[in-house]
Amino acid sequence: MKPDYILLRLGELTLKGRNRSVFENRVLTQLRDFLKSYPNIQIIKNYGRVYIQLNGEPFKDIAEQLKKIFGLVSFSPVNKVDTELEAMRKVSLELMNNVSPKPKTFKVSVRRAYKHFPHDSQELNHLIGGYVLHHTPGLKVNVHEPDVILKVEVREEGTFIYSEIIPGLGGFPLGSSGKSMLMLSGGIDSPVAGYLAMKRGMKLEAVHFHSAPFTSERAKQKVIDLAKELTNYSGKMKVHIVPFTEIQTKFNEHPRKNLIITFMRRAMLRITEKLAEKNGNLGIITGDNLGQVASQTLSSLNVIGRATSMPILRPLITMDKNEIIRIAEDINTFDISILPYEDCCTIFLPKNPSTNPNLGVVERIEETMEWLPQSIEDAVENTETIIVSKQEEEKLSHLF
Ligand SMILES: Nc1ncnc2c1ncn2[C@@H]1O[C@H](COP(=O)(O)OP(=O)(O)OP(=O)(O)O)[C@@H](O)[C@H]1O
Repeated sequence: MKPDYILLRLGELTLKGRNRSVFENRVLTQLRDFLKSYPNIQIIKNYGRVYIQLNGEPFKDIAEQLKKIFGLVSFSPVNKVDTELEAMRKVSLELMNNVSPKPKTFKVSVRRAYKHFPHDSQELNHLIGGYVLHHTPGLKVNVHEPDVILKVEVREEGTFIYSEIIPGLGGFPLGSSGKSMLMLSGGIDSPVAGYLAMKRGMKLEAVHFHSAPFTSERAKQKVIDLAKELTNYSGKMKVHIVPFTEIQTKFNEHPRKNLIITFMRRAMLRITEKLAEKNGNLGIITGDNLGQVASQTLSSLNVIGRATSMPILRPLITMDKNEIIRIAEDINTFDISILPYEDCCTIFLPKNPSTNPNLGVVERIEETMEWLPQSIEDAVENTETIIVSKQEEEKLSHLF
């Protein structure tokens, strides 16, 4: 049975007043952007509710798009019938017959906005419920915990009937929490960190450190592909590809091999901070997860984090690996992340990276690296910026 409308539930329970309308408008802007290839749809706000009128556009395809919009808690396909008892009964029965898996219990919940309709809500609950029961062997009414609630909204211009509730992503609409720079490696974690930050309303740009010829073009392409998957939720995204070979090679010459990862991560943060500031980003997001590897002990995170005064957000910091993998699978990044192309840090990984670096020692050694400030400037200057989206990919000048 083809629905005529989709009822949208926009959300965060805590929002009130003006905040709520700002929130709703942002979700609707995102919605219009995602659904622009369906020219016949109309978005309607009515009786405090938001509907998409489908006008013949395909429900299934549009539902797939709706599942990628942050701020949308759930939605329901809705059928509209004339405000007339027999029509309501017929469509109610048809909808109940289509519910899968077959429910054992149900209840009808009528809301009568059109007060001149000859039956009140209570009567209608019985008139419609009784009809459905009579024509559906085995089905029972349970008013307290039904398998399905059949909602009937009676209005003068037509009656809306629905039963299915499809979960959306929830969260905050994209852009409502500002913009941050996601440090995107080719691994499993950082795309998930980016997704979770987006879910909390953050717009993202991504930065990736690339060490050609030690790392291959395919490693770079892998990161671009990961960013493209994230654009399923965001539209276009800028990806900054930073040439990191020179800096890494010089760090690699240093005798304190166990501190190389610490030096590298601090240099990455300094470069990221500069790119973030240039592009109006207010924070840095990483896929760090406490205690997994040497650079992610609290002691390492402390020494590495001191390289920038910008807030570093680590959405995965306390999560279990299997939780992270589950999200990576849901957002389609897992299969890309496990492709075997080497990342720059893996290649330069020392045998015994320090798990407990000393900030004073690290800072003193960095001061002796006279080449470092200029190399950081050069890396920023030579960064290549591309805009990715699932559809298009344009090269931009490195001055972005
Ligand atoms: N080459 C890189 N380019 C950009 N960011 C990077 C790069 N390497 C590491 N990072 C950032 O540092 C974080 C920690 O990296 P690390 O390799 O220690 O951890 P990880 O658990 O393997 O993370 P991931 O799965 O994201 O690679 C990454 O999640 C990412 O945010």
